[in-house]
Amino acid sequence: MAGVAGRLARNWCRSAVLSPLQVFSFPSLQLHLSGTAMRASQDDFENAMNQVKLLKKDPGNEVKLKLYALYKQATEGPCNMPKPGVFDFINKAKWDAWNALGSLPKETARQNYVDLVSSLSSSSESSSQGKPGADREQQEYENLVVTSEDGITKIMFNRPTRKNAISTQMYQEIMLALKAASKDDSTITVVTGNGDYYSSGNDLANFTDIPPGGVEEKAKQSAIMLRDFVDTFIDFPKPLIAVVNGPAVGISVTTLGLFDAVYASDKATFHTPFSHLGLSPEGCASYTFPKIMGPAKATEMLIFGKKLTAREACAQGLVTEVFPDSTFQKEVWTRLKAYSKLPQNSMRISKQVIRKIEKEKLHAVNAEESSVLQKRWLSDECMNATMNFLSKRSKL
Ligand SMILES: CCCCC/C=C/C(=O)SCCNC(=O)CCNC(=O)[C@H](O)C(C)(C)COP(=O)(O)OP(=O)(O)OC[C@H]1O[C@@H](n2cnc3c(N)ncnc32)[C@H](O)[C@@H]1OP(=O)(O)O
Repeated sequence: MAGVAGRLARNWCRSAVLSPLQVFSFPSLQLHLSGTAMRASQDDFENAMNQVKLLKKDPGNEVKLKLYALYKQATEGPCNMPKPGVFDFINKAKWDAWNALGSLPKETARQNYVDLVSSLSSSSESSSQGKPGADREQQEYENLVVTSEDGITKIMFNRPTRKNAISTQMYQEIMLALKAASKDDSTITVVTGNGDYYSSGNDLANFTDIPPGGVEEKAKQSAIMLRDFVDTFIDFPKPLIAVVNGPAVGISVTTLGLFDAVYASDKATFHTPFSHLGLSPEGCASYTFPKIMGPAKATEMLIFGKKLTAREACAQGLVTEVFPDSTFQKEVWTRLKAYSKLPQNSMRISKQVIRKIEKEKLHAVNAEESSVLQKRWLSDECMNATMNFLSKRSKL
């Protein structure tokens, strides 16, 4: 039945314009019940048909079949259609459901239909308010897995075979996911990586996709995207926590200065090889890193490209706490679940108070860094470094 149910769902939804819920709309079928005694029941029935279209949650194929059968029974009476062939799975499933109602009176079928829709509407309402503890996967992304559970929205980079390098599309998806998380009912938001890397930073292949306006236009578009991307972190209103599961490179390191807490596995490293790539700092690191670790340590990272271990990054204040990799996930998530139960408004307001005075400065730094990078991307130093990586002549 599972196979038939799957095909049934696909078949009913295949006509692209129909969402799984719209399969219940039967606009072409009119009711021909008459007489004042039946009036109220007919109204209820019509209301129920409209309600079905508004259900927020797909009720599943079994319920869809039941609704179909009750609808047919209520409008046409007992099933008198010839039985479909054994390989006509979908129509046979529908026929079986209708036929199983036998000689159920039309009025009873109508009432049962109304009752069933009413029970679906109330359960759909309560589930849309979010079941505590339920892991609800949200909007589909190509390069992210976003879930909400226990008051925590988790945004996970999901390009493990590219070490979670951030492609142009992925920048857009991260911005969308953060904007959605800023408005959802979770109390905290977590960013992490799937696989052995947190992220290897900007996908160096981004620079090979040159628009008709040429490399200058590409640099301009990239600077706009970078600025928007970093602004999204600066403006994020709730506690934002990085769970750094492995090495982090480039922009995935610099943006950590805009998070409210950074938990790292002892396998994580922190590397900003901007000079090696002919680049300059972004993600507001030119401002946040000297503030966090002092100008001399920031210089070692941002200008000389010194790679820090997780413990070094913790000693310098970039990382909040380091955990052994073997217990990292368990320990961090236990702690985050406890934090997520703290009063939501209080946490938001505290973040606002802590960050407010810096916001304007951070936006100005972001604008400046993006504009400097726009020129750097056009430099020979940067173009050569990128080409060397892409032609496999260099690695960090
Ligand atoms: C538009 C806004 C821009 C904002 C400015 C941002 C700046 C930055 O983020 S600068 C930092 C850029 N990142 C890098 O320079 C890292 C480049 N990658 C590497 O050096 C290495 O891949 C590594 C050290 C991260 C990992 O080395 P290894 O463990 O040996 O793994 P592989 O090199 O075999 O990686 C597997 C696969 O993934 C590809 N890949 C990894 N990182 C990137 C990347 N950042 N960009 C593009 N591609 C990446 C790598 O090439 C491998 O591909 P295949 O050889 O095709 O399997």
